[in-house]
Amino acid sequence: MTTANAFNIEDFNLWYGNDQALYQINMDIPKKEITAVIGPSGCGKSTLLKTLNRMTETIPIVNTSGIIKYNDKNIFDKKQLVEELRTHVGMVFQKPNPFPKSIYENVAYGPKIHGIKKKKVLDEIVEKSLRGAAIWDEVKDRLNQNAYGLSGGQQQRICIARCLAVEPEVILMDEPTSALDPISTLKIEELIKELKKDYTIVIVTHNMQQAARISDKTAFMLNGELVEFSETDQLFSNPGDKRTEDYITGRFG
Ligand SMILES: Nc1ncnc2c1ncn2[C@@H]1O[C@H](COP(=O)(O)OP(=O)(O)OP(=O)(O)O)[C@@H](O)[C@H]1O
Repeated sequence: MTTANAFNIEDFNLWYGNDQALYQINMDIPKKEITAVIGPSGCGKSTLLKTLNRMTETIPIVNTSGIIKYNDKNIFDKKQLVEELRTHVGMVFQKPNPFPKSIYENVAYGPKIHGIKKKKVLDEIVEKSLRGAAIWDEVKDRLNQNAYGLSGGQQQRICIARCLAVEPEVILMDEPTSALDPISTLKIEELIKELKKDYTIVIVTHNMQQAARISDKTAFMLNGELVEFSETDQLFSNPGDKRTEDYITGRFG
C-alpha cells in the first residue's frame, strides 16, 4: 500500500548531550510536494532536516525519542540500513560542495558506488541527471572539466544532479541558495518547483519570501518546537498562532 506521506514524524525529541533541541515534533510530510521549514536561527530546522536521513546520528552526543516513519517504516528500526535510507532520501547542502573531480565524475560517482560500471549506462545517467538539474546545456561540452571551475550557482546544480543520479524519492535541501546571488537563487527556485513533479522536497530556508514563493506547506519552528504547520498560503496570510504572526511580520527573528 502506498501512502500520501513520505514521512510521518511522531512525538519526536532530540537532545545534543543534555540540551534538548527538538520537542515533541509531530508532522506528516506529503509526497511530491515542497515542504518548507522556517524559523529563527538555532530553532532546530537543520537538526530536524538532517534527522530525516539519519545524518544527526553521526554526532555521538545525539539522543532521540519518538518515531520517524519513511514510507510507513520506522527509519530507526534496526533492520533499516542507513545507506539504503540515504539512497532514497538525498541531501543538498547550504554551500555547493562538488568533489574536486570532473563534472562527469561528480554525477557518475553515486551510480558507480552502487555498482554501475558500463560507460553507456553511466553516460545516460549523467545526461539525464544534468538535464534534471537544468544544467545540461551549460556543461554538455565540458563534462571533463573540473566542477570547481563552475560558478556557485552552477556548482549547486551539479550537486543537485549528483543527488538525482542515484534516483532518490526525497531531496532534503538545507538552505540551498543562501550562498548564491539573486539570479542563481531564482534558477534554483525554478528548478525546485520543476523537481516537485517527480520528487518530495523538504527545504530549510532563512528566507520567508522563498518559502512563500516555492513551497506548498510551511512549518514554522521556534525554540525546538513546531509551532505551526499548514498550507503555505494560509500560514503567511492567516497564521493560526500568534508566534507565527509575530515572526512573519518581522516582530522577532
Ligand atoms: N553538533 C551539535 N552539537 C551540539 N549542539 C548542536 C549541534 N548542532 C546544533 N546544535 C544546537 O541545536 C540547536 C538547533 O540547531 P540547528 O542548527 O538545528 O538550528 P537551525 O534552526 O538550523 O539554525 P540556523 O538557521 O542558524 O542554521 C541549537 O541550539 C544548536 O546550538
